[in-house]
Amino acid sequence: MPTTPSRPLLRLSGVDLDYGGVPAVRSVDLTVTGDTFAGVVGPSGSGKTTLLRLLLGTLRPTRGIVHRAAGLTVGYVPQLETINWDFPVTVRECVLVARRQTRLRPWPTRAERTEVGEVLERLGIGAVADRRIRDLSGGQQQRMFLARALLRRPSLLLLDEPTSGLDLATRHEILHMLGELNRQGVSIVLTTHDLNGIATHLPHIVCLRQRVVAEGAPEVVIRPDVLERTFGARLDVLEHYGLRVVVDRGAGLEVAG
Ligand SMILES: Nc1ncnc2c1ncn2[C@@H]1O[C@H](COP(=O)(O)OP(=O)(O)OP(=O)(O)O)[C@@H](O)[C@H]1O
Repeated sequence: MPTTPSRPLLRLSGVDLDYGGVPAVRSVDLTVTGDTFAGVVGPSGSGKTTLLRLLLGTLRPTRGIVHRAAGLTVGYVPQLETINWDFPVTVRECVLVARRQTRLRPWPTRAERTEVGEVLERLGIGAVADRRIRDLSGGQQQRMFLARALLRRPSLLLLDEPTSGLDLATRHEILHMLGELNRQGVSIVLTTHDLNGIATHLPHIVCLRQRVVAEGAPEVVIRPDVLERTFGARLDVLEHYGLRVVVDRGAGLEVAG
């Protein structure tokens, strides 16, 4: 779908979500536009995955409204921990299945194979295309799911903790790749526990603790008072070459001086 950057793709208005009567998210107002590149942060159980699934449309709000732009295509990259890696399938097969979800013919066409090959190359995993998915590194697994999501040509990409369990260099590569996709016109919302490695590098952060505690640029929300209301813990914030750095003194991370 062609998008203009500021065009609203999704809007949540007064959204509550309960699981069996137990509240998971409350009174959420949130707008995703064509140029959004946002990270949702918050403690475990604060409703981040639930919020993504409301945006994806696999959960319907208990109360409130989700407005969705007509023809919106959403790609979803799940948390790697939720995948059954024992499934004996290669990277190419796994990505082809995603490409073919809406097709009638049981076999892939040459064009589909070419397209899958191209997207695997583009994401730097062409060389492991015929490897079993369980034999990939965490970074390669993440790219494979990104490839599956991109084949739907989404205008919005949702990623659940795309960098968890990855080393520093791979985290940066994934973040860089997502930044590039965003510049190409894909709107992105991700969840993360990594405040310093990911969240502070994004243009927009949503702090969630059942409710949206605050949202905005890192300089607006990465502040001790907002972080305390979000995480329920005292966190310090330092300025380092123009970037905000969150310091958890409770975890024994002391800063010299
Ligand atoms: N299918 C479900 N049935 C019942 N309760 C659920 C279900 N999924 C999530 N919950 C509960 O809803 C709350 C929010 O869960 P959610 O997974 O959205 O949090 P999260 O912020 O993504 O957590 P984490 O950072 O640990 O992944 C939690 O209390 C969780 O136990």
